[in-house]
Amino acid sequence: MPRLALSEDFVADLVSLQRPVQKEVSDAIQMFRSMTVPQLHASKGMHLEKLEGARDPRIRTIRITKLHRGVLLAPDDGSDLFTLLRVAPHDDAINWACKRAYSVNGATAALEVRNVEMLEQMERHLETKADTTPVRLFAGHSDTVLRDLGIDDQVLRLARVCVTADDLKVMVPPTMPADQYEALEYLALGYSAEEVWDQLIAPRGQTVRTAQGRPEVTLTEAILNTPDRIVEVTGPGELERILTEDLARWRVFLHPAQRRYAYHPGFTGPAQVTGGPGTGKTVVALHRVRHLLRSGRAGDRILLTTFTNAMAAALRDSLALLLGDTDAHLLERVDVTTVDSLAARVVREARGTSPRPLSAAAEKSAWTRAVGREEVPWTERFLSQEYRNVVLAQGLRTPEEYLRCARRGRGTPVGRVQRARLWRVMEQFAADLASRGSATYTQLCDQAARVLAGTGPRYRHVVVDEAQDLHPAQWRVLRACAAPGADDMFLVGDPHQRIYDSRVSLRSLGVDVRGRSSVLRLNYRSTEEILRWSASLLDGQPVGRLGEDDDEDGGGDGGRDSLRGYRSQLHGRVPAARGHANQDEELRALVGQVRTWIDQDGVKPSEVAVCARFNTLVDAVIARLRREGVPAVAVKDDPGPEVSGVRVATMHAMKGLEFRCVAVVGVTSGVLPFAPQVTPVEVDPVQHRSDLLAEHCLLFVACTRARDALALSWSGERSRLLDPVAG
Ligand SMILES: Nc1ncnc2c1ncn2[C@@H]1O[C@H](COP(=O)(O)OP(=O)(O)OP(=O)(O)O)[C@@H](O)[C@H]1O
Repeated sequence: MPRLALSEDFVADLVSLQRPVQKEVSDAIQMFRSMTVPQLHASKGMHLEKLEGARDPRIRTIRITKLHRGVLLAPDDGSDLFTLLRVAPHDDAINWACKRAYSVNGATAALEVRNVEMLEQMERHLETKADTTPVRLFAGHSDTVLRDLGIDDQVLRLARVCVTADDLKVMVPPTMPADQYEALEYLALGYSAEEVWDQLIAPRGQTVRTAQGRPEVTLTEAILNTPDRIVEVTGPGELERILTEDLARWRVFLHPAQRRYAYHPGFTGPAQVTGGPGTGKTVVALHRVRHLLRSGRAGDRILLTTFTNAMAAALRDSLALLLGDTDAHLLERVDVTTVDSLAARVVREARGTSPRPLSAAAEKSAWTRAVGREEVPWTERFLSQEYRNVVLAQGLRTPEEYLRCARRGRGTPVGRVQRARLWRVMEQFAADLASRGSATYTQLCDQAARVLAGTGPRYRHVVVDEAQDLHPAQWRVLRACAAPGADDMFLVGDPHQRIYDSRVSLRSLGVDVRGRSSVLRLNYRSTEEILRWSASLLDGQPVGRLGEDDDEDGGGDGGRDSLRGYRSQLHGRVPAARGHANQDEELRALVGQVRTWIDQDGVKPSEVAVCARFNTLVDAVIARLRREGVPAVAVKDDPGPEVSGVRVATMHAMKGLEFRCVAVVGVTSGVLPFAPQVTPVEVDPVQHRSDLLAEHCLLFVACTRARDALALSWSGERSRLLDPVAG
């Protein structure tokens, strides 16, 4: 019987087909697998056909339905591993197949496809264009260097006539072979050949640095070397799973940069993956958990944490999906929860009871009570920040510790006398809460970290999603959960999405990822148009690196992170941003936009989201949509996937989610940035900067939830956060 592999394009085609057609594809595949190779070649039903004029002599088509053809790569070296490349209507399939050629990358030893015809046209076009200028994009790299990185003859000729990075961009895969394109893309971004080798090629298992002297790779080996784009169907169950469940491609096809960290055989200490929105960080965290479960010992427990309960529930579901039936039993070794819930559990277990967590409003009243007892010149907000960002952040226990401490991240100096007064007020605040049996979440974490320091670690591995928003007290809980050592902690996060106020130096908290950190740059979620537009909202903003806020080697303020190399291979419409005279008009336009997405573009209502800065506007949006006959539900009510209706949420609640279409409403001056949320510069300039940055990041988070379409609106005066994108 022939062996069968499916390419990523084939799977994408399949998922987009109607159910009955999918069933026919499934039947055709079963038939294919039930035959011997000679039977296959002879079968009239399959109609395995060589194509006249095909660029790759191994490409065949097979009949799948009356209308659909499968495109197949048939081995010509006597081996038996066939690869299904596409399934498409007859003419499209033939047209696609004739222009493609498959080859083995000299460096990664993986199978790559190219559009030969298009590349030939590009070569002629770029040659003519380059004639007029002596500048060449890759002039700094010799042919030998490029060949060592896997560049073959045709791609080398193209590379030599590229003048700008845009010349390269028009040949984005699948026009150009994927691994070769990526190597060139990195070089074009200014990475050295050495870095390309380290980041892209060595992790794929290549040990021979020069093109000469590398062993020949067979077609079957190349197919198996390409797990990021091709999956072998190993059993009937596997095929059924791919065909009957809506295959989520992230479960099967990881980018090499994702796979390298997710399936790393073993880090000697904490490891970290960062990257812009939609680069698949959560996907990496999930695969890492799978790897640790599969490779670990029976008793090893894993903690997988994220920021909100809703995200924890989604992570649990995704992990179950990834593990499938075969590994379902491993799930019992994983706790998926938020750090706050874990902290509450730790405290409850240690003391028999745990304090009631305090809402933001109740916390504010508690500060008002504390301030009321002693006449002090500070606002509730200042006190609450001082307590959270200095006392709880550093885990200070005594007035002496507070007197001595460096108040990192605070911009207003306070002398010894003032500190003594501040401590008294903060002590009163804590005592008041304790007497009422309540505590802030940060206090709870502080208490849990102390408990854990006494009881010892509970997990073998800790995997953290959304790491950018955790407070030092939460990090202390996590650090105490796993004993320092190999594979103890694995963090994923994006400092550009930091929307809560926490300054963190991970190194000082015992989480040192130096030498074990990696950046993802390919966005899988949004179109390039949405991504560019959203990224420019953060132009010039001082975004620090994850967990390096107070590290000395960045000039005392950590280093800067950047979205360098951040890109998408998807394309669509440029986001729309429109102003309206008042809220009523804005909501009317919103209803029109949502209707267009649903009625004209055929998007399911549950794939459309509307978000706003505050709940009042969220409620108004829901009421308006419903009044106009558009079903709408609040994300905070946690509607399951079976519930239809447009999702409406605050911007904060959009964290970690994604939708095909997103409307961001109320991007109005006075709302964004929201003045009460931003500490006045004269009160504390450092806090002012970080509060303001959080407002920019919040808008960025909201916009980057959109996959295909993004629309922003405001009523009255436009928010100045839109200045970088609005004309
Ligand atoms: N290798 C992959 N192949 C196909 N799709 C992928 C891959 N990796 C991630 N995705 C998809 O890209 C989208 C974003 O992935 P994910 O949520 O993991 O990104 P993220 O970096 O955690 O995003 P954010 O930081 O914005 O929350 C998801 O729809 C996911 O399924």
